[in-house]
Amino acid sequence: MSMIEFHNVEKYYGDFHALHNINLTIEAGETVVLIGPSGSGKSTLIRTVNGLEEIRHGQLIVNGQDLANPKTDMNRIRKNVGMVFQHFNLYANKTILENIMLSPRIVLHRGEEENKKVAMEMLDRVGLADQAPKMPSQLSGGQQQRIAIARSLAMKPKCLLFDEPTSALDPEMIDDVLNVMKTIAQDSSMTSLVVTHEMGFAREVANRVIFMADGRILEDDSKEKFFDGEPSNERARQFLSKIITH
Ligand SMILES: Nc1ncnc2c1ncn2[C@@H]1O[C@H](COP(=O)(O)OP(=O)(O)OP(=O)(O)O)[C@@H](O)[C@H]1O
Repeated sequence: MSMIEFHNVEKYYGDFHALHNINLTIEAGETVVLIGPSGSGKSTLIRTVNGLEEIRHGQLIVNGQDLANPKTDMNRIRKNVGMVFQHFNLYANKTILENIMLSPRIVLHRGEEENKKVAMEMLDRVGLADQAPKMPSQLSGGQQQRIAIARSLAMKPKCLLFDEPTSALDPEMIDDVLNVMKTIAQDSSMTSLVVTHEMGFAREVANRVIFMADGRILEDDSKEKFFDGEPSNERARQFLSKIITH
């Protein structure tokens, strides 16, 4: 079964047509990177996958459930589909450990002992187990983003959505976050859909690269074809030549 299937999906913000006839299938375990110019609809597309944005037409099936069906349990979708945002949104008045334990306790009713064990495992996975007792303000932006990733992982999702997770970070912090994301991409049990301008990341770990412009998917290639061959679409070629030379 595919993890995510878009069939002829259309999305509007009022009268504004934000996504045009999106057809896209992402298999379980794949890492797919979404790129394109500002305003092309990348965030909108990934936000539809966990129901943060509603679609108007078409069918969107995530983990076997149809999001356009009003009977679909969105909480069940969100348990399986985590999201990491540009801004980390940690609770400032709770410790790092508490930040990670909160959702599994409330949403999954995970017992305290198990919850703490999983939280510490995930902190270890992002290289920050020693920071568990600290408050978010005591950590750098890059560390806070790794905590936000650990928090998503603690829910044990099947799929993770990343919406420009490094674009609010100082340059020297970006690599640590990308390295954590690479380990997730290499985990064959996790499906990742990543909006990023980090082409090194895409080149190294993406299974596929999707190029969007004006709310449309114009190119959907293996990373080999996208970076080493040539995208078929002229706008994708132009975009690629700009980001590679800058
Ligand atoms: N809540 C909203 N209401 C109205 N229009 C919106 C809303 N959110 C996004 N848009 C519009 O939809 C289009 C796509 O926006 P989106 O944020 O998905 O693009 P993006 O490719 O992620 O851009 P960026 O790289 O700048 O984040 C843009 O024209 C944007 O102005």
